[in-house]
Amino acid sequence: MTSYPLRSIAAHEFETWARMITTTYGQDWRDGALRSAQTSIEPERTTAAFDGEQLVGGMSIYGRSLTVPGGYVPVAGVTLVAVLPTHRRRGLLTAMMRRQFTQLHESGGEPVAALNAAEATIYGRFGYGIASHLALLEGDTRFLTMRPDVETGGSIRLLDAEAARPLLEKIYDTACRDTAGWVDRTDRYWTARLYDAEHVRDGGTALRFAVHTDAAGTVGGYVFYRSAGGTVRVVELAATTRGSYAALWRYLIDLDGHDHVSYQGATDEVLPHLLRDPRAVHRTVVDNLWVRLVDVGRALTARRYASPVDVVFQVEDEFCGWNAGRYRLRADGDRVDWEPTRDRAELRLSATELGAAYLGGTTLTELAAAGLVEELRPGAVATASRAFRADRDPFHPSGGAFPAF
Ligand SMILES: CC(=O)SCCNC(=O)CCNC(=O)[C@H](O)C(C)(C)COP(=O)(O)OP(=O)(O)OC[C@H]1O[C@@H](n2cnc3c(N)ncnc32)[C@H](O)[C@@H]1OP(=O)(O)O
Repeated sequence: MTSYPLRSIAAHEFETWARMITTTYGQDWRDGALRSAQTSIEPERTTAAFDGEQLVGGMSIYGRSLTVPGGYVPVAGVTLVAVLPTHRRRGLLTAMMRRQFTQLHESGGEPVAALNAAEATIYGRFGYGIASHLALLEGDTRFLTMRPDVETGGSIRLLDAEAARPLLEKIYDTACRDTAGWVDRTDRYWTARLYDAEHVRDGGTALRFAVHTDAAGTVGGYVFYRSAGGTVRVVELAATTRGSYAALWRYLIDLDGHDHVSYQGATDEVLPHLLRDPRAVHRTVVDNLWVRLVDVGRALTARRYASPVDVVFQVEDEFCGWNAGRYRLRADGDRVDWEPTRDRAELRLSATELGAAYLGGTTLTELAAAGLVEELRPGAVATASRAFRADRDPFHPSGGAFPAF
């Protein structure tokens, strides 16, 4: 226990709270960005730590809906985690985490929490596992030639932000339904996502918005990007049809005056398959969404499984003790049960591994190979791992923009 009282902030404390965060992040949070964040933060969903009158630590939640294999789950998107450098390593983050999880659990709030981690060493101890990865794609556009049979018909329009936004929102909402790791977006989130003051451009131009319409008149995809010294920096690309995806990439590759393109996409991004030389796209893979199953049972029954499964799990959870115990996961089609059992355990793991496997990207097989999942019945890892897997790799488009959630 820390001796620093914790509570949520009141709306009038926002600026003090925001200045504490930017001081901690080593940033100069100018007034424009501060205002942009203010529209999206929900004060009652913050946790702040105080040393006397001084606000010394904080974190916040955005309530969203997360796409998971076969459905959606309410997710607490955790962001803006900070403890002032004068108060670090005194257990403040640990205490804030504990309060956040306990409140979610006791109030019947979101069963899943997720975040983008500033460092990969912080969140594992709190039961967060790496549930998706991001591929940093980069290529010299002179070598990114599309296969001759790739169809890229239709037309592309350049729009300003205001005209583009309703189209972006519509396409995003459709694309979001199909991709595990995507979250629904509120009006306020879009405002923050498209915030484009000069100091957030990192040496690039203002955002450009391109929208694709196919021959039948259907708007099927968008990209927004910046130009920076001959590189097209794609901030976000979403498409609901194969044709729109390919047409937008052809547009980006062919942009005059540019010789490089960069993009943060999925680890199974389709682009390399469209090229004559798939090796022309260089990929660096980094961790993306960290997932914490706050209420394991509610979380696991919110998704669907790729194959029938009937396995007894011995779950350990030091940080959220209510999840610990022996449970049988039985799933077949739309029927999913997670029930306590006295039967012999077949797999032993912690909630961290269940969080990592939750979106169907990280496999239980790879976690078992790393010694993080213990097989107590031969074949149990393979059965459970197959069932947890998703068709496509999960991925969360955050593009480094503020806020990530
Ligand atoms: C989702 C996001 O917002 S990501 C952004 C995270 N924020 C930042 O990186 C901003 C700069 N850093 C900070 O604000 C703080 O150092 C925090 C929030 C990362 C950690 O806060 P603290 O109050 O110092 O953490 P706390 O004292 O509870 O530490 C708990 C444990 O985590 C460890 N830990 C904390 N931060 C780190 C880190 N960056 N790297 C490695 N270990 C860490 C501590 O050593 C401690 O370990 P122990 O229990 O074995 O002693």
